[in-house]
Amino acid sequence: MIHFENVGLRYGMGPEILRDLTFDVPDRSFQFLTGASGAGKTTLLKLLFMSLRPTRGLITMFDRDIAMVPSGDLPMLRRRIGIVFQDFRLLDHLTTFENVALPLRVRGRPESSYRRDVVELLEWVGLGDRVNALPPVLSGGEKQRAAIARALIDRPELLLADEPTGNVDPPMAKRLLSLFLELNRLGTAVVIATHDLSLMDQLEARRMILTHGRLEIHG
Ligand SMILES: Nc1ncnc2c1ncn2[C@@H]1O[C@H](COP(=O)(O)OP(=O)(O)OP(=O)(O)O)[C@@H](O)[C@H]1O
Repeated sequence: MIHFENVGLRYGMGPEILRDLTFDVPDRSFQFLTGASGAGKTTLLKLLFMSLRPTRGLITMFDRDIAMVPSGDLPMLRRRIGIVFQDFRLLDHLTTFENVALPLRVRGRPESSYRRDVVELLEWVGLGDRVNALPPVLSGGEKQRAAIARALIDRPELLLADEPTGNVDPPMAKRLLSLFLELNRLGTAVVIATHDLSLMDQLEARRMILTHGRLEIHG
């Protein structure tokens, strides 16, 4: 599904943040992406979301060499990806329900066809009573769960999540992890960036470890 070959990334004239990254993210796989703060996890997720271009190397996403993809085609490819940003990126003028339903609305689906699914997912992530709230009145943990629900609702082929349990307590983190696993069981490849060891210790999954810009893979 995804292939990186000798990929390097630097911001402007700065040092190379990621170096010689060669790896695959297979279809339907589940992996954690970890490494110290500043190691480059978010940067790697941005490469995977095609919001950054590598400074060298080859990236293939969904069988397309992304260097050859015109920028006008990127939104269409990105629709195959669900992403949870570290800063959530909810739209403040839309309710929690409307934020989560957005990927479905963009596809032109009528609300009657997804209303129940959205409400059920919101209930599952503990936001059953926040359906009509606007993001500015949500807590950090509530925003995070809304962002997760939005990333999952359309059952993407690939899910990218940046510290998705950073703002919730351990029981909720466990619940969210089980949600990611369920999505994976249904066929989504999942990449979770985290430095939460207790989260990673909850299951035997592939670990992609970034150290000084280089990647090591275990499992
Ligand atoms: N837009 C940018 N311009 C210049 N340097 C950047 C930019 N974004 C990130 N960096 C630098 O790239 C390095 C990797 O940052 P990145 O955010 O990818 O790390 P991270 O592993 O996600 O960190 P954290 O766990 O703290 O979120 C850091 O040294 C950071 O300062």
